[in-house]
Amino acid sequence: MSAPRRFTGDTLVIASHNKGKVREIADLLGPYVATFTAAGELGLPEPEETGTTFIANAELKAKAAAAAGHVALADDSGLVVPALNGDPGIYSARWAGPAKDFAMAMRKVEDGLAGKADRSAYFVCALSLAWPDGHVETVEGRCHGTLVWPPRGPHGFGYDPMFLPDAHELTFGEMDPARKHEMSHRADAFRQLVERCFR
Ligand SMILES: O=P(O)(O)OP(=O)(O)OP(=O)(O)OC[C@H]1O[C@@H](n2cnc3c(O)ncnc32)[C@H](O)[C@@H]1O
Ligand SMILES: [Mg+2]
Repeated sequence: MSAPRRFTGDTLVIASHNKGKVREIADLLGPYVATFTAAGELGLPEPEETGTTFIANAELKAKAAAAAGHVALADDSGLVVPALNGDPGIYSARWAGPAKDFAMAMRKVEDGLAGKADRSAYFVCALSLAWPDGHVETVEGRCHGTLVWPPRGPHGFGYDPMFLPDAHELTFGEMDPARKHEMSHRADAFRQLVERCFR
């Protein structure tokens, strides 16, 4: 296996159009990168997510943004529910529809769980760092928990209000962002990426 490539520039493009994610990525990488620009601010389009895995979609989004000339970081993430055969999984954003209605998406998850004993779930986050020459470095992080109903808490984004991480009493929606960053799937992936590319 070849040695990982390190990030040596000072500007990083965050190849995401999700404000919640962009905020979390900037928090998590803040100590290592001088300047961030979000793909939306550069007018980069949102590529179609045609991959069948989190990793494939993270790589496709990072490569599409890096082709514009700067090192780019993409995140493909989602909520995997074993009792729903892994749904919504890579379709987590699509379950909320064009209006990004996560109250509706969470209800759809809850409806699917009706009568099922297994309420376990985990979040996955694949992070891919791509260079304009096509090189990519990719990692994947996870966070395990259970799903609660009704959803609780004003913080975070997406499915956070119904996700209770293992061994905790507050949902991601109830936790301060700093607490979520101690245990989230995104934090797990970032620990690996920082080790590979940013230290
Ligand atoms: O593709 P980009 O532009 O980055 O933005 P997106 O929102 O479409 O992102 P994804 O395709 O990766 O879809 C992931 C969805 O999974 C959900 N998700 C991911 N991480 C989450 C987290 O930390 N908390 C709650 N929901 C999360 C959230 O609803 C996201 O919209
Ligand atoms: Mg997306």
